[in-house]
Amino acid sequence: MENRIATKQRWMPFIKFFLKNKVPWHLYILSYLCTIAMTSINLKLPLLTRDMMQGKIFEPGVVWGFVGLTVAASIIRALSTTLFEFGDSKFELNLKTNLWSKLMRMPMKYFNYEKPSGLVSRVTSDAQKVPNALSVVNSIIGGVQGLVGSIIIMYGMSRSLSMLMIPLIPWTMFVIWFIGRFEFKIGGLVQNKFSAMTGFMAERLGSMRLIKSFGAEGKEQKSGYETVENFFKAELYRAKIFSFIQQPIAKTIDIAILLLVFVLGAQEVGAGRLEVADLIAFYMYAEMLLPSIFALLQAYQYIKGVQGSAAKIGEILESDSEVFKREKSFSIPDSDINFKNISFAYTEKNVLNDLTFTIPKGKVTAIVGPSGSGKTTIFNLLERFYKPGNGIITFGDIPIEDIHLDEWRKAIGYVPQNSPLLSGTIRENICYGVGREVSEAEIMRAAKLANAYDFIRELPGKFDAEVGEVGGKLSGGERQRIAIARTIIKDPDYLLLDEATCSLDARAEQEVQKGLKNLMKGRTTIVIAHNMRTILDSDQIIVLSDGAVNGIGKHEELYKINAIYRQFVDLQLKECS
Ligand SMILES: Nc1ncnc2c1ncn2[C@@H]1O[C@H](COP(=O)(O)OP(=O)(O)OP(=O)(O)O)[C@@H](O)[C@H]1O
Repeated sequence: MENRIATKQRWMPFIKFFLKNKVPWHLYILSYLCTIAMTSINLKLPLLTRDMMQGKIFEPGVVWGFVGLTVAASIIRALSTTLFEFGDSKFELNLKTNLWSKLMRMPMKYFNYEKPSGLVSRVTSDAQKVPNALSVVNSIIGGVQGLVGSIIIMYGMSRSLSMLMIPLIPWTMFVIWFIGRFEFKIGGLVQNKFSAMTGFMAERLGSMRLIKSFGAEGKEQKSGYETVENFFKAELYRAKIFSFIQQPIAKTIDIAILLLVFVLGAQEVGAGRLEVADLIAFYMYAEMLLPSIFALLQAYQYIKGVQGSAAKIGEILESDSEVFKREKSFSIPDSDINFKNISFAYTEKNVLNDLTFTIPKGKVTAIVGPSGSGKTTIFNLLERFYKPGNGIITFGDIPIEDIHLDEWRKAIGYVPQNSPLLSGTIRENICYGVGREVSEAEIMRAAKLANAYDFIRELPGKFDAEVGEVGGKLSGGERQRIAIARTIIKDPDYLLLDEATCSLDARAEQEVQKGLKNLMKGRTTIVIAHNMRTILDSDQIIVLSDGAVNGIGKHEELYKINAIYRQFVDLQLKECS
């Protein structure tokens, strides 16, 4: 998808991008006005120089005019820079906050195909580059005004000399177009290599445990070198193109101007059609042409370079967010949740096939089945991360799609098996997402019920101890108990539990189980069960196989009649005994 956008050069969407977003136009427009004033002054200075050379150097109007305009140009330049830098920062701030809000509201499926490193690059690097395109408009305004102004004045000074410069116009246009095209392609290539490098590094640095436990440091070191080298090669390629193709071609314009002015200008002076002072002023204007052309060229290159960034940001800002507001409020009494003929596919192949079952209110429903049978997918549908392809999930008689999404998710607590935490303190993690003041007593109570209080008390800093990135300073069992405490504070009516497998040691599992038991009291619970105690204590067991319901019932009857269930239980008893 990135490549598709990066190889297209589209002007209309690019312009619309700025019209749709909140741009601090007043700051940019003021800076453009400053640029116009500054360029007007710069166009006046060669004429004053000519006057001085013609002997008017002691005329106060000329001298003071020259000094005054030079000082004014410097002040206006400083003012213009301040204005557009302020504008860039404000626009960048708007873009970054809009992008972040949008990303927080994107549906779950969006994150299946977008890499976090790519999204980070949109918020950081792309959102920084795009506003600069508006300050670069200063160069376009100054460039065009300088170019047109110089040509008019030059024409007034020497029509014949100016006419000789006309053939340079198509050549200049060609150079601008040619370099712009190159820059767009090379800019895209460098950007892709840069994203590949940062994406690779971010992923590997987040998987150091895996890398070290497989002794793969050497292999990753080599792969890392490759990504850095690929980026370096792309940069080198850009530098070569700039030095050996872009600059020499652009330099031809400079050389042509010099030749025309001095060779042909000398003839004009010799023939008495031009004064030396005029020729010098003419040369000063001719010398202004090149910076103006280069300013235009660089502005064009820059803008071409950021078109891809704007398209990528625009795609995020314009894609559909999750729909939160629905008419039906969730402030209705607890009900059963019904799956009616639910089928679902993440991509093409169905992962769930025609599921029909009821999750009775106030009861515990265990879901068991082989790995990949679709247990977590049922949770994903219940949390409304995805919509079913076919069938309907209802809360009582109401389709869950009709219930306000925020309220629905607030009514559901999810404790995953590998509960990730966010960097911060234990207290911050326990209170995460509650959205109200939580008293110290409440936190303490939740920690105790989650069976987490004893280990928290032992930590230096206790509730203020830092958990590390994704909770890496705590054990799996400890993380899960913090997640349980967090869910106790959330106090949801419905619980989704992904029970730990027997990978936790017996003591840790026992501690987690105690916490879970307290959490489940009085709540409708759906548990992906691994622990035999949980399975035996549940009110109904749903056996899943290949995304279909293979059996529903209680342990005794299922064990007798359901082969998949029997196999699952036997294996569970053998592995975890
Ligand atoms: N985000 C996803 N995109 C594409 N396919 C997915 C995605 N998540 C899961 N799947 C596929 O859907 C199928 C069911 O996955 P699911 O996680 O629901 O199984 P599970 O029963 O919970 O497995 P486990 O017990 O191993 O956690 C699997 O074949 C899996 O590869």
